[in-house]
Amino acid sequence: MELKEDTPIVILNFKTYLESTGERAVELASACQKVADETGVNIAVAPQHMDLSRVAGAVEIPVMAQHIDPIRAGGHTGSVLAECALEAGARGTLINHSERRMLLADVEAVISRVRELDMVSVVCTNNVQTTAAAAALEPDFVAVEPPELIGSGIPVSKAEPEVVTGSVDAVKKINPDVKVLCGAGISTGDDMKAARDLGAEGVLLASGIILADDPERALLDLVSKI
Ligand SMILES: O=C(CO)COP(=O)(O)O
Repeated sequence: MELKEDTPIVILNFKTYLESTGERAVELASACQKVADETGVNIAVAPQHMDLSRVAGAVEIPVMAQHIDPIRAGGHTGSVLAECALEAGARGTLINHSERRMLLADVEAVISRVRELDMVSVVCTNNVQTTAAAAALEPDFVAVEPPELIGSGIPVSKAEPEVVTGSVDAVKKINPDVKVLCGAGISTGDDMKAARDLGAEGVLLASGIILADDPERALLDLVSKI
């Protein structure tokens, strides 16, 4: 996944909102492309599996899967195979999102699988302890998101800054090559700036942009103070 060095990272998780489904997923991804082109900020999008190839065909910015299963090719009906996600245009994947929790062994297996395919791994965690555990598995990114703040509009960077700073410190001690993102309730430029000031390299977010009256304007505001 091509990301500009020393440049903040925004990953927009489309989740399963109607506002980010089907053709609206393509429109939203195109708006993200426009903001990335105008500002130079690294913006990646994570559409639903069924929308992944149509989104990847419409934009240049990195497209990620929301989940990949710990499997190899074969008889795994209904599962998501890493090779399929790659061929659909995914350059990475979220792993262990709080809305798609996994066993630790499966998290490790998916990190290995996507690394084999030169795809980027973003392991989602819920606190400092799980962030430390995830860092030991050597993903490319960890994204710490306290579940109680997800979808709340109350930004983690203001409501629980110690979760962000504690995660940054823990990862630095365990594996400084792992980059730290934070998420949950993030929606404004102040939230993003606060996250960066706490040591995060960027943010993982959803509703603050997807459910905004004008998602493109909301995204421009999000990156306006970095
Ligand atoms: O779960 C999240 C991103 O993956 C955070 O969701 P919100 O931005 O809606 O709080």
